Amino acid sequence: MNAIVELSDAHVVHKARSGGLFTRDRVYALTGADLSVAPGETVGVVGESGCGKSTLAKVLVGVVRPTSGTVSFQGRDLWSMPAAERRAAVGGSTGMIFQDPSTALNRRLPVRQILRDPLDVHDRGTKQQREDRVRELMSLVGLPRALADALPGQLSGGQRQRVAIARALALDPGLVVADEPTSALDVSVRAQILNLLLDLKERLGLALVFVSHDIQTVRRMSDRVITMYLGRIVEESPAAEVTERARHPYTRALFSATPGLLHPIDPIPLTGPVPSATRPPSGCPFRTRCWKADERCAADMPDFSVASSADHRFRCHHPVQEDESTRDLVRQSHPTEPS
Ligand SMILES: Nc1ncnc2c1ncn2[C@@H]1O[C@H](COP(=O)(O)OP(=O)(O)OP(=O)(O)O)[C@@H](O)[C@H]1O
Repeated sequence: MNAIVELSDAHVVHKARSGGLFTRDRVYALTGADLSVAPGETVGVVGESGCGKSTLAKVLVGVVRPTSGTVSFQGRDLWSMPAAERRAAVGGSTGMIFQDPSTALNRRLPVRQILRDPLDVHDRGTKQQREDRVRELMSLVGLPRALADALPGQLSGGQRQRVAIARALALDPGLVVADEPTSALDVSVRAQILNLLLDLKERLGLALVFVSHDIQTVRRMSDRVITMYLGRIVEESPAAEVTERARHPYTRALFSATPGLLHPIDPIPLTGPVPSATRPPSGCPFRTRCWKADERCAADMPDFSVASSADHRFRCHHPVQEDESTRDLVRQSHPTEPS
């Protein structure tokens, strides 16, 4: 099936800042990302803070232009389109939901206008059709009509995130990218927002890219899980395989700490700090924290290898074996002291 969006060797390099001023350093926010999102699938993105999840999300929806590499929308190179065409392509195919709806919504506009804005900007339908669409969007996300004239400040956090979701859906996109959509919300409403996203995905046949620190939720919601480490995609796995059959040591370590495992185990420790994105280690960026690393890992970054299922790939010189349990890995990574 044709991908909605496809990244090929996408890199994002920022100028580093210190005390508000640019320095000579560069931040390698995204390095060599290849990723394709098919209609209707849910792709979860996990990794520690600063590993490039938001950057990947913004590149996918055309908010950040990659420093090099390509972003293709339905087979067409996004950044070689004329600006107006690019805006139309992005607006018509993708929607983005950000972490904090309080800052993502214009505080001075009522809900009705926030939802009309994308329709106005993209000149969709007649005035009446736009009004109908606003009503339809509100009902789609479970917002009572009485809130149409409310300002964001008069809504609860959950209602604001519903407005943000409705706005992302306004132009009927095939892909919605949600970057930590529940982390700014009270725990009590998180599940409602996640269920709403899943429900909309089913009803509208959306593809969903879901970025979260909450790896257990990512695993539950996704068809496929992408693991990122220091700007790189290091593994792409079917969600069903990610907890016990991930092949990259980093993915296994991340998921070993997941609460709610069927057979809880001691987590595989991730010792030491994440290296700086301005000076990533040579070779495999995870090697400085990996219990399996050797000289080869310092010398070069391996290409992707394919696991036993073709939709599972990983980049590692010393992958976890298919028959190795997470419990075995916990033993390897906590060598017992001789008594
Ligand atoms: N505009 C920018 N200028 C300079 N550096 C940036 C910029 N945007 C992101 N970065 C840096 O790029 C790296 C990746 O950032 P990104 O926000 O994509 O990570 P993340 O995994 O989403 O982090 P978090 O989980 O904390 O949101 C980080 O080192 C971050 O500091």
